[in-house]
Amino acid sequence: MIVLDRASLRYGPILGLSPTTFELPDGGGITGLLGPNGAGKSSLLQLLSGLLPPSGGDVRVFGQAPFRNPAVLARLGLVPEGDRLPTGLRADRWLRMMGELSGLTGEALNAAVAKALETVGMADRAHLTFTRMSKGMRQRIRLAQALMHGPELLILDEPFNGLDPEARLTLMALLRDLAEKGTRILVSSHILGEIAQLTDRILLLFRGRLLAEGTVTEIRQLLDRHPVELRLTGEAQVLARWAVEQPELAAMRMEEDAVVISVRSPRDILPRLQKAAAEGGIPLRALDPLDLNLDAVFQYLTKDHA
Ligand SMILES: Nc1ncnc2c1ncn2[C@@H]1O[C@H](COP(=O)(O)OP(=O)(O)OP(=O)(O)O)[C@@H](O)[C@H]1O
Repeated sequence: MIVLDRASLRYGPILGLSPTTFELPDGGGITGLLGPNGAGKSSLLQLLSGLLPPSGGDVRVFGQAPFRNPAVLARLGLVPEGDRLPTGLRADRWLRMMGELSGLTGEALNAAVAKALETVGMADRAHLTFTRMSKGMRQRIRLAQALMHGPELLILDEPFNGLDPEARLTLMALLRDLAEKGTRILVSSHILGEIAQLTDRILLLFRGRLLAEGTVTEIRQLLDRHPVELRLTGEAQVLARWAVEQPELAAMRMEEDAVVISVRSPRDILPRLQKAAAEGGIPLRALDPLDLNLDAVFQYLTKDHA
């Protein structure tokens, strides 16, 4: 379905993606694209979704070059990074506008909007304006937009950024469901724990280079040896009491309305943390991995793989 042959991307003198070669087969399933900020994830996803042409090498999606190619674009859906939406607009009206832009009209448009809203579980709230929606709801509407034309390939750039734990779990369940029904999904993240909850297949990018391709097991083992820092924002005292009971805790420091914990085995503690927060067991408002630390882990990985 996707073939990259020494594909690279330059922004003037800056190399966004070094010559990269890999293949993703046809059929459903989720592949995670993992790497810290600036690793080249967005660059790779922009090449695949036809937003930019490669500076060198070859990119093929469904057997064709995707750049400005309607035949390819009709078969893929993109949820770009960020949360940019026309704030005062109703979600259903925005979806209709987007559908019209992609050539849908009349009954086909009505049906596509209704089906996409139902898929993301937002049919009863689509009359709300974006201002009145939570970030998680907006993200689901953005996903609905990407799904409206029934894409075989769905590309999401850092879709979990800034979502609360419950919204994160909802979005993950949606993606798993779509993949099981046959959609091929490529999702980027800078958090291994997120990717590991979704799939076992990852592409690991660092400083514009594809470092590894395969299962998460090897990467997990390396990460487990290196503590990862997480900032838990909410009622700091209560969060700290929860954190000290966790066997993975390596260090902790308090901030005004947050606690920063350093944990080993993030793959073990993250699902427990998300579940506790989703069930109201802990007063968690936000969960942020601290990139500085992740960057150190990636540097460690690059040394190992050099
Ligand atoms: N439009 C641009 N102009 C110049 N340099 C860019 C541009 N976009 C990305 N870069 C550079 O290319 C490199 C790869 O960036 P890219 O956005 O692909 O990484 P990323 O892994 O998606 O990170 P992030 O999550 O921070 O977006 C970085 O050095 C970045 O500064």
